[in-house]
Amino acid sequence: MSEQVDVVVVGLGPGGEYVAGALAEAGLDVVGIEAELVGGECPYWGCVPSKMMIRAGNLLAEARRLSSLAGDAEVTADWSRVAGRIRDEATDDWNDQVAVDRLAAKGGRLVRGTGRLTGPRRVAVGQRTFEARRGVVLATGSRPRIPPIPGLATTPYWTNRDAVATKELPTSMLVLGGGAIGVELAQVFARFGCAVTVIEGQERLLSQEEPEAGELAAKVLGADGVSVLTAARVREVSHDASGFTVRLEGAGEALHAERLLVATGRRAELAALGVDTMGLDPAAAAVSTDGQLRAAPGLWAVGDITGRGAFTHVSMYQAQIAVRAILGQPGPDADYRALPRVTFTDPEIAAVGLTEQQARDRGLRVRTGMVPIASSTRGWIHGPGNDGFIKLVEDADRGVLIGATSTGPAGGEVLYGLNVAVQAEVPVERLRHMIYTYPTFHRTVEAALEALR
Ligand SMILES: Cc1cc2nc3c(=O)[nH]c(=O)nc-3n(C[C@H](O)[C@H](O)[C@H](O)COP(=O)(O)OP(=O)(O)OC[C@H]3O[C@@H](n4cnc5c(N)ncnc54)[C@H](O)[C@@H]3O)c2cc1C
Ligand SMILES: NC(=O)c1ccc[n+]([C@@H]2O[C@H](COP(=O)([O-])OP(=O)(O)OC[C@H]3O[C@@H](n4cnc5c(N)ncnc54)[C@H](O)[C@@H]3O)[C@@H](O)[C@H]2O)c1
Repeated sequence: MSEQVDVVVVGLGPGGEYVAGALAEAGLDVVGIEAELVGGECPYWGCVPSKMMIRAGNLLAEARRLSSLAGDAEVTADWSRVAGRIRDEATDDWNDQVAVDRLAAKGGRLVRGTGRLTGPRRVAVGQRTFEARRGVVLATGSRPRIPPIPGLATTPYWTNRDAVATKELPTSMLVLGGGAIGVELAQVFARFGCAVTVIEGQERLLSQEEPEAGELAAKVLGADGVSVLTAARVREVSHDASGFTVRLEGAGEALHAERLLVATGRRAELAALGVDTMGLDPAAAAVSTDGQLRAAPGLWAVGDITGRGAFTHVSMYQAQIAVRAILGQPGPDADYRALPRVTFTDPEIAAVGLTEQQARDRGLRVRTGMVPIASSTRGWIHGPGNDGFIKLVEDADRGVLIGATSTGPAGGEVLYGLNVAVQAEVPVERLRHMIYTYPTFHRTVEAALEALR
């Protein structure tokens, strides 16, 4: 016998939890199925604890910058404060009762277990089957992508989960992958005294961003004592009592460290989700949806599983659209032109919209302007730690910004104005003739607009 409900949400990360809670508050009978912790990757092993680690690492770095500006301080790093805060404040020691209660208070029902589609509007979990009158929402997120490197699979390598949960700071760590996770965690561990080497397969760190962003990341990681290897191909990984050994293609010595963190991207796992029962490809990298997040009749998908950017803000944005669609309320389609992202290194490396190369690849006539933060009054006043730049990408034919990179001490915050400009297609001529507060970091935007060529 199947149980009749209005909506089943499979996976209660940021996207799924929002959908389940909002639909329950709207009066629908909603069942949310969660295999691990309500809240998903972001609060327990992702954004929140990693940003707590970063906050701590940044404090150490700021204290070490004191001497030329303000006096002397003796700084002794203590990882136990970070580990303690992650346990006590971020994750309740990986207990999701607060989130479970939050969903219940909105009227949602939680079923623990692994959900699987068994046909249109039908989901099985354990011995139970639910039939959802309005439909099913897939919000199962993503898992680390582990590359098929000989030897790797049988070693006790770390993923983000181990790095976030560790109580002990390793003395040395190899980081495979120089994307967002790799560079953020490399900098934190290095600032606490761990000897870190980042091994990146592409020519630059943060290879999906502007080349200047990757070069900046390498420069600031280097200043923190991190060794950065780019265009590196790993041939083999092994592990013994002394730690990990990584052998690279070509000449050179093997790399050795106590820990190996694998941060080589994430992927949705569709095969076990039963998407084939809905006519979708179980081998695909993501579930494709229409602008209202509909993947098939009676089936919606939100979050990392859609492959539109593995960010909490994307999953929440999509969740709002899916909720409207399921409630039959009109609203605009998802629009990813101004997709913002921030890598929370120090300096923060933030971007919105297209990179210069992406714009050129689309055949657009492009103008760019780039100005270092240090050349602004505020950057100069800031002194140590003022690395960064603003780079703008203009569609010269339309006279609007279609992409921007904002790096610097508050790069992620400065991005907001550029995010609005790209989203709202504010004419560059208008941006040139507005007042920028003195002396802010964001005044560098005005100089970058002047530099557009
Ligand atoms: C280290 C790290 C740092 C990050 N930092 C940031 C950041 O600063 N900013 C940002 O925007 N993003 C960040 N992210 C990305 C962010 O965490 C994800 O984009 C976000 O969590 C995705 O949300 P989601 O709703 O797609 O699902 P997820 O958070 O992935 O949750 C999916 C849930 O579904 C459950 N599930 C899976 N399969 C099933 C099933 N079959 N049945 C039942 N339940 C199932 C899982 O247990 C999980 O709880 C970070 C990620 C990592 C790893
Ligand atoms: N601040 C944030 O918003 C934030 C922080 C962390 C993670 N995230 C999200 O989580 C996702 C996953 O993070 P990630 O850093 O694992 O992925 P990523 O896709 O950002 O970066 C992975 C990196 O690993 C490299 N790589 C892949 N295979 C390799 C190999 N065999 N050898 C060497 N290098 C290899 C890639 O070239 C790439 O640079 C990100 O895409 C992002 O969406 C966001």
